[in-house]
Amino acid sequence: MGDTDVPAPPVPVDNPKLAAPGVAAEKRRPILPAWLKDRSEFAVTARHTANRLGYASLFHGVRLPWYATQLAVMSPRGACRFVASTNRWLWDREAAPLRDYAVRTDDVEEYMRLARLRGNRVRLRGLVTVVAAVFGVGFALWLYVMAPAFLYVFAAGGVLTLGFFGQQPDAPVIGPAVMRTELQKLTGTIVLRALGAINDSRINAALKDFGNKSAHGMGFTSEICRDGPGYRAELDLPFGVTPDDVIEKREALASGLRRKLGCVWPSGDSESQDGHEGRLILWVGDKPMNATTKPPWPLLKDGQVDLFKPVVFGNDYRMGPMAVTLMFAAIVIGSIPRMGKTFLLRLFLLIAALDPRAALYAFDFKGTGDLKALERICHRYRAGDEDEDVLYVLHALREIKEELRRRAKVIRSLPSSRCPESKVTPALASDKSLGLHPIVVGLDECQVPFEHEKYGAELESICTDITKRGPALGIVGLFATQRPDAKSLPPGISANAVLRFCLKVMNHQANDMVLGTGAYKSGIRATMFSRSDRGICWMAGEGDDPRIVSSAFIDATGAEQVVTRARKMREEYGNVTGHAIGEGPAETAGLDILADVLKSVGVDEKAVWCERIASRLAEMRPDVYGEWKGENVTAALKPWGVKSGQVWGQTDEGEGANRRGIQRADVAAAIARRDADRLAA
Ligand SMILES: Nc1ncnc2c1ncn2[C@@H]1O[C@H](COP(=O)(O)OP(=O)(O)OP(=O)(O)O)[C@@H](O)[C@H]1O
Repeated sequence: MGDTDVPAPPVPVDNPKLAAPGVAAEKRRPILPAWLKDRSEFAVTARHTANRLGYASLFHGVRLPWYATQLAVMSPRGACRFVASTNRWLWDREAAPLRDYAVRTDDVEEYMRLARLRGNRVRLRGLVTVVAAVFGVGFALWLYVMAPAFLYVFAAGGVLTLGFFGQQPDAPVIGPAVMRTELQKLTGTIVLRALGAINDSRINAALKDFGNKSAHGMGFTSEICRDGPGYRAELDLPFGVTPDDVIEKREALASGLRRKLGCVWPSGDSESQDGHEGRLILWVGDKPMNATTKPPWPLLKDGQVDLFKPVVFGNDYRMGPMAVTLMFAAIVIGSIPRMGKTFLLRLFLLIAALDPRAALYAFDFKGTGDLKALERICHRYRAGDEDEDVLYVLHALREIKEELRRRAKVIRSLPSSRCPESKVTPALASDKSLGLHPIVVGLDECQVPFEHEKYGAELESICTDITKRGPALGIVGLFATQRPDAKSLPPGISANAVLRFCLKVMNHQANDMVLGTGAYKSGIRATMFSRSDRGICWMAGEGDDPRIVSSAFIDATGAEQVVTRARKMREEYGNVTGHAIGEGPAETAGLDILADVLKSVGVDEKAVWCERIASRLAEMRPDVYGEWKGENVTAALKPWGVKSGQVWGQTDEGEGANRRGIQRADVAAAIARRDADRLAA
């Protein structure tokens, strides 16, 4: 062994004088319970109590005659018990064993003391009994003479009371109205048992020596407490173990806790200041999330929305409110059919509807009219998956494409004092003269347009543009699909979406397509939801960590109710446009007519008749130019300064003729002028 191989002496790493960082965080426990501080929670609790009282009154009310009959039948036994117990009391029978004992042990003194005591008691009790009997009989006679009806009431009361005492103790006549199943209280032992059940070698090693926290790091950090409709336990996992290691084995954990999977919600601690990567928060609900009653959606009956601020759209597993900020986001929603995708998309559109500035584009390619409630306030709306429906949407999205270009130009032209981050701000969105109001575009079953053989590619490219540039320009794209694969959710959209909502999916590919690559591996798994977990989804993109949310359930009637309010707000604000007042998108919206005309004229052609251009355009884009004649070409080019004149040419039959046409050079010059103007802007 050479000199260099001599191991270095150990370096002391723990300096006893090293200053402690001090208290990292203090948690104050609430003085008043949450339901006393929050109006809606108070209302929910009060309603719940009133509901229970009402139910119990009704339950017992209808059974009153039967209760009375049973008690009457039991009254003789009650009377016997009453006489027997009064007799025991009167003759001081309860002390008889003591007197017996004194006799058996020849304890004369004690016996005499007890006998005196008995004599006094019997005298007093006898007096009480005689007085009570005299008064009772006297009162009954008085009633008999003065108010005989009351005598029956008292007699009935007496019979029922005797019946009450005559009941069998194990079979009371009046039972509970609600049968309750008592849940087991969550204790430290149960939590540790469950952690042992997930079979992690590091956890198991720590459990063997649980009291020695400094050796393995594992231990509870605060007492187990009630938190909403469940229990919350906080603990540090052994060194090197993360909450993800536990989340991955949630089913085994639930088995160890002896609870249903939907009750067991392990998570990391991203909120508290003293949290770290080894801290586990285990929340165990009394009921599975899908069976817990959700608080009503706060915006159902009241309230306006500012899309730039977080808006409550559901609840976490503790039934606490969960909010989402729709502005500056492109959103994807994915799941297998019938899990609540459309309802969630509609909920987001309803939120947007309650911001009177926003323009809504709602497209339902399932065609069942799920978004119909919104029709009254939509700028563009369509339901159906026929070619003509897809074409309508194409025209509407071309408008958006043009709008993206216009907005980019407006934002570029604004001074940085008004637009410091080169994106739409709440103040800019409210300035009607700039036209930078929020635009929210929702496509349900978006795989239908993207897979359309004729228009699919163009629709996909516009939607990708909305996803990439829309958020900064105040345009929010919402894409919902029941088939999250590369064709239904093009990579340009799935990779760039800001907010992601994944209800139940069947495999990890679909999971990662919606929630982002690597989500499944890091334990963000929408495959764990069951078929009855409707409306429950993983939400990624809002806050640091993905969260599980049970979205508010707003049915068609609720949606109508919200839209009625939204329409009123919009009328007051002056934002009822487009489809809501019977107008559709222009067929040429978002098209570059100059470029299309130039494309239709060969480079070797100096001038071409307008009618020829019309037929060539119709071939190029039948959906837009299919019906065009020569005069449409003239009219469309006029605003660009391209004038038609007489052009000499040959008909298809080879005859020479003079007809209206345009010069190729004029079109090229118009394009050059336009592009220069755009650059200068
Ligand atoms: N937030 C929710 N809470 C509870 N139940 C819900 C919720 N959202 C939807 N549901 C229920 O789930 C059912 C299916 O919802 P929805 O039509 O939105 O599913 P979908 O995923 O869009 O289905 P498809 O793919 O067939 O269009 C609804 O009829 C509704 O009863």
